[in-house]
Amino acid sequence: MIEEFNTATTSSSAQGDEKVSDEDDQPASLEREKMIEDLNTATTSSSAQGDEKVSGATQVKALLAAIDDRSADIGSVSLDEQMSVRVGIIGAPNAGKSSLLNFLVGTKVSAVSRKTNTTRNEILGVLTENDTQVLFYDTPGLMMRWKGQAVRRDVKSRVQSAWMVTGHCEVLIVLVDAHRQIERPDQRVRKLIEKLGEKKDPKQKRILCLNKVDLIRQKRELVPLAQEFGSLPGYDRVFMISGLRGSGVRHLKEYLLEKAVPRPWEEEKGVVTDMSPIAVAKEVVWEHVLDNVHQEIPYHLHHKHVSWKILKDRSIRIEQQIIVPTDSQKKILVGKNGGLIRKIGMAANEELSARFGAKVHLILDVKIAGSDNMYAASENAADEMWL
Ligand SMILES: Nc1nc2c(ncn2[C@@H]2O[C@H](COP(=O)(O)OP(=O)(O)OP(=O)(O)O)[C@@H](O)[C@H]2O)c(=O)[nH]1
Repeated sequence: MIEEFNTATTSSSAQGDEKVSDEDDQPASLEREKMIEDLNTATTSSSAQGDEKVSGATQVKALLAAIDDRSADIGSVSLDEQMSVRVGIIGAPNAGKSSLLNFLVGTKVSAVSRKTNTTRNEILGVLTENDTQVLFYDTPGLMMRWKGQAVRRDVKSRVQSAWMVTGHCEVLIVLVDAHRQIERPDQRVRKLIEKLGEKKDPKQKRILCLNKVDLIRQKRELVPLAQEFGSLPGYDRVFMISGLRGSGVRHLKEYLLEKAVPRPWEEEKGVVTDMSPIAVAKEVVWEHVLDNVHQEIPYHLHHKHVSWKILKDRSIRIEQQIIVPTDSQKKILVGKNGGLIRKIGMAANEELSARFGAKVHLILDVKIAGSDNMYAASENAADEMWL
């Protein structure tokens, strides 16, 4: 039924403040040492600048391959044959935006969790197929606000920046958790969909994706929702998909590829994100924190990159800090005998090693906010992003 609908519709090792590391430097030739030194400088500086694009895990693999003198075969398409399309993914918190992005790109780029507001900034995921490159921008969750509701300045600026990114896209995917909307219809979500259908740029296509259809047992339950949302003005197409399991995504992908225009690619073939390796490392750790720390606590944490270094044996030493406002929150995060933070660190370490294709020494340092560590606790606040 989904198939028919989609084709038919045309419209670490940290223990509190103690740091533990198992670095294992090995002797290396002077030339090799110099190369590693250069790579560390390049990695750190390009990530810090932000305007110079690096490509996270792919970048690290390329750097490590360079040390070993292995070159990656990335193939090429001549400039005048290259096509591309920019696609924004937008919707309410927990609609499944990051899961869809990861499925489309074919690898995990954006953090996914059951908690709302997992995505804190726009994240680029790149899919390159034959001569076409699709640039997907995952955005933080949006929600309509009640009349007269005040919006904090940091939330406002994140919403503005999400709008700015999606404003440059040829296609905007508006994602709805269809399962939730059937179980517990939320007028604010409907209003959000209406609002997002209002086009500012007539050239931009907006499409509606009813997501999480795998959770709906009786597929006919989808029909009223598809009719209700499908009749909203502003949308070029409606798709029914499961961004997590992939059903219906093939048709969505075909639609997106058709929208590509002749334009040189923005990323090399093989690159899946412009996130720096440092940002990837933060994203991975943050996801494991969200998976393991419950209730409101994650929203009061401040998560900081401290250092990054490729060692002589090609392993990577990554140090991050998690700053908590109170001693009791620190106790929860660290867990009994450091058990919880160790569990988070080990899971994140394993994932980072797999993604970077290298041994990783992750050091997570948990600190209580002091005068030298003052931060806005609101940075990761649980508030939704209000339109
Ligand atoms: N069953 C099912 N679950 C899904 C699907 N897509 C996402 N999820 C789950 O929904 C939850 C939220 O998914 P995310 O991809 O993090 O959602 P998001 O919209 O990026 O969330 P925010 O960053 O909070 O805005 C996770 O537990 C996912 O596993 C889907 O198609 N089917």
